[in-house]
Amino acid sequence: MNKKPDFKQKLRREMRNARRRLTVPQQKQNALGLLQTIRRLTQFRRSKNIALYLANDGEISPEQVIHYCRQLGKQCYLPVLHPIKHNRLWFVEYNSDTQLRKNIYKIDEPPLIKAPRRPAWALDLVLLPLVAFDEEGGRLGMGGGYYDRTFSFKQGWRKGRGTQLIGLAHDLQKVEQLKTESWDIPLEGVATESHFYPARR
Ligand SMILES: Nc1nc2c(c(=O)[nH]1)N(C=O)[C@@H](CNc1ccc(C(=O)N[C@@H](CCC(=O)O)C(=O)O)cc1)CN2
Ligand SMILES: Nc1ncnc2c1ncn2[C@@H]1O[C@H](COP(=O)(O)OP(=O)(O)OP(=O)(O)O)[C@@H](O)[C@H]1O
Repeated sequence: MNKKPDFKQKLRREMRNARRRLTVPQQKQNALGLLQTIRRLTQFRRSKNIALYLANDGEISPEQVIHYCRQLGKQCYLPVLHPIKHNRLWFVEYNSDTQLRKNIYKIDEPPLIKAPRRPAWALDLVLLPLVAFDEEGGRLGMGGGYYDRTFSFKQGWRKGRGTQLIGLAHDLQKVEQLKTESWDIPLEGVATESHFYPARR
């Protein structure tokens, strides 16, 4: 096995360190800025069923967006690691009374038992975490391929069709250009605390 970290691993480590170094006030400010970016998007306004995530490891927090969704009567979902299917996600309803517990990565998730789920293709919008992104809509994730596998059905679909996928990140996670892999799922764009970068496809 090749133990030398490749370019992707090195970039992952650097970016994860950089976002973890953000202070609590910076994180709060970015989460508020993110809400301002998101609320303007047509894809957000017309969506009823929206998947988000709970911030981990310095990720930009969609918490403000979740509160806003609840005010507007939009239904939120969280990703849950599929108990059997390798590296796939399930999406479970997330309401103010949802109990959470930690998954194998120590990320909070709702329990699967009796929880109302929604198939990935029936979500209107997915706001997904990422480690690094470029202005073309390229995304580098944590490396598990969870989102890539779960949304592989979108390969080859025209922009704007079906479940809309938008990456969320701090501006500091933007890089010059990422190499796209054949399995990478196409994003509509990336939203940060200050910008929306529509994918140029
Ligand atoms: N907040 C959040 N939730 C999410 C994701 C995410 O990136 N962020 N995921 C997006 O896919 C899925 C979980 N995927 C993850 C993949 C790897 C690691 C991780 O920390 N890996 C460790 C190695 C852990 C091990 O193998 O024991 C590491 O790289 O340090 C975390 C989550 C679903 N939920
Ligand atoms: N649709 C797919 N079918 C089978 N394997 C896949 C698929 N998508 C990705 N993979 C595999 O998953 C692994 C991780 O992929 P990659 O490093 O691109 O993940 P990532 O996009 O960083 O992570 P994530 O999607 O979890 O945020 C790769 O080894 C890749 O071969």
